[in-house]
Amino acid sequence: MTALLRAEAVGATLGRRKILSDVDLGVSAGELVVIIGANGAGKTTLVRRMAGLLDGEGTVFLGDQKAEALSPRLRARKIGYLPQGHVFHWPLSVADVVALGRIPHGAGAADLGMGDRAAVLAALDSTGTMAFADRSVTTLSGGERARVALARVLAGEPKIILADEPVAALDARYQFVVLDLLRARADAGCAVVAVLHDLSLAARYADRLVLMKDGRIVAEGPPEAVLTHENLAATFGIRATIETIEGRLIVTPQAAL
Ligand SMILES: Nc1ncnc2c1ncn2[C@@H]1O[C@H](COP(=O)(O)OP(=O)(O)OP(=O)(O)O)[C@@H](O)[C@H]1O
Repeated sequence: MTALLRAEAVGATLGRRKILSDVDLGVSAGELVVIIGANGAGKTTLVRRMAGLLDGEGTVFLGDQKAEALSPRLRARKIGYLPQGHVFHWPLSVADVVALGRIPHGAGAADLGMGDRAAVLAALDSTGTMAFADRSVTTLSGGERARVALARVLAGEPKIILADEPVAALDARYQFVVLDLLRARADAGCAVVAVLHDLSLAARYADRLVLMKDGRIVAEGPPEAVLTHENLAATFGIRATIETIEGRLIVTPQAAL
């Protein structure tokens, strides 16, 4: 199957440091790929390179087309990018912020068509943000804001979703809600990439895990093949218990090595 999004031998240099080297990664329709790795491993840099926000070596393909050959608007329609720790600078209402997700489809905040409105309402509903749709986004808590940022991405109805630490600010329940949502997008035919730090959640939701270290992919595959004692020691520098409880792989970090 052709990957909806594919990075071929991509690299990136930031501040004269080589941050990403020779990464190949493809994500197909229906797949939820989770990227894991220690702080500074290059996860965000890879996601930004795949989103077309960073230049560098190699090529990013959207289907069989080079991403760089597409207009920014078309790319924004295809790829929904949720940045890490998104900050809102303007006191817009939540509904207006989410409506910004329709801009790649040609909508302005004041002239949403029926399809735009339906997409905005669905995004508010699925992220549990409808209750504060009229409030200024700057008055929300960190977790509430994180869900609004995701709602804006979902409102764009992208076929490809790149979510950088989508559950970092969320309580335990909303971590499940948001990951269930991303899982459902994948099941509906989207290609989804998420960066996660919680290894048990990564194992639970990923079709495929991608483990990064020093700007490279060092392991990739089903969670049970990637989350081994050796890999956790070599990449995170931790000792952990790895067990299966109620059919799920649970990784409990025990100590720094
Ligand atoms: N603009 C920059 N200039 C120099 N170095 C940078 C720049 N941006 C990022 N880096 C470095 O690149 C490396 C990878 O950063 P990146 O944000 O991709 O890591 P990450 O795996 O997402 O980490 P984290 O888990 O902490 O979010 C880090 O060592 C970081 O300090």
